[in-house]
Amino acid sequence: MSVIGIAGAGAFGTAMGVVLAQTGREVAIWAHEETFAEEIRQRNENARLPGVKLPENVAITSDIDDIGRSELVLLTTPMQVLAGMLQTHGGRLSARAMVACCKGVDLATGRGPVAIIAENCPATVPAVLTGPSFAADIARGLPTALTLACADPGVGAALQEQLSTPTLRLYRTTDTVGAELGGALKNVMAIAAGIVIGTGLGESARAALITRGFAEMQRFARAYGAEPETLAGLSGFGDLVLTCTSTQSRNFSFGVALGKAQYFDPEVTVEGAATARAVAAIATARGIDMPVTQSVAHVIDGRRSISEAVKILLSRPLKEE
Ligand SMILES: NC(=O)C1=CN([C@@H]2O[C@H](COP(=O)(O)OP(=O)(O)OC[C@H]3O[C@@H](n4cnc5c(N)ncnc54)[C@H](O)[C@@H]3O)[C@@H](O)[C@H]2O)C=CC1
Ligand SMILES: O=C(CO)COP(=O)(O)O
Repeated sequence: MSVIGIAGAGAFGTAMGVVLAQTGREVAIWAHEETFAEEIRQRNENARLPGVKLPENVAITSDIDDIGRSELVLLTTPMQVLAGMLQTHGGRLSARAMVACCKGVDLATGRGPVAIIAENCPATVPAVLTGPSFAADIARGLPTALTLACADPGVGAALQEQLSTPTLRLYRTTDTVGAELGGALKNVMAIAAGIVIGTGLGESARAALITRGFAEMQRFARAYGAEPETLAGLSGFGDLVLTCTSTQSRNFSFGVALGKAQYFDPEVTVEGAATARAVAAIATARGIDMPVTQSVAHVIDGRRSISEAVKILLSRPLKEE
């Protein structure tokens, strides 16, 4: 069995490496900087996932060729660097399947990970792994359920088998559009939910925000041909609930900091920020009603204060649910 390749040495890539290695498989995690790879090797731990020691069968490399012949590669970089990474290194990866674990919409092109994989690595089968799962929970072996989406049902079933473990339970779908949009959009709603809590608007307001945010997610996904069941599943509703209610979430925490007008470390990965901008621009261009997303984009870009955004949301015309 070939080595499972993981491209992107952050918290999620490391957590997936650890849990897959625990089933006895060989794993190689690629970091884009040798200094970072060396630091992980020295400490046998990734600073992005503190407290988790790496098993012996997890190799850390900064040489892309070390995962070049892997039949299966997980893409675990942040969304906004995925296209650049595959443009640079995609030609050296001969994987039969590539599984995108990043959540978001590419700001430069408005595309999701499946389209980016298809453009840069046309010989591979693209898939998506997404759903409610904090890297720390996966790495600690806590029970986690995710959606594995692949348009090719045969490859999807094989990936489901390969990537499921005793603690990581994968459900399968062929709806890659719904899976990737659910994961992308829930991060925008998590920022909004954080703002609601940070500004002290209360738990009832958060529940209203999550519900109306979910309606908005469904509307956007439907415009792209996604199946409603996918949005109602782990990759949409499931991840929305987790991310909008947990202080472990970076998107939620970023929103809380915005709401409290507090400093937030710019080094922390907050996928919902760029995705809010990307989705807001698409929604405007296509005439899709996305008031929460538009508000988040406006607030992040400093074009509207939080109080202005809230006032506008609350003064929208009354309508049927
Ligand atoms: N951390 C989590 O709990 C989960 C994360 N994800 C998704 O996984 C993706 C990655 O997130 P994390 O691992 O948490 O991020 P992270 O912030 O822990 O790590 C990001 C890593 O990306 C690497 N990187 C940065 N620029 C790069 C480039 N140009 N080329 C290659 N690698 C580069 C850095 O070395 C860094 O270690 C995100 O889209 C996130 O939404 C999905 C589920 C859970
Ligand atoms: O995607 C996640 C949980 O499913 C992680 O959320 P954050 O990126 O907000 O930490």
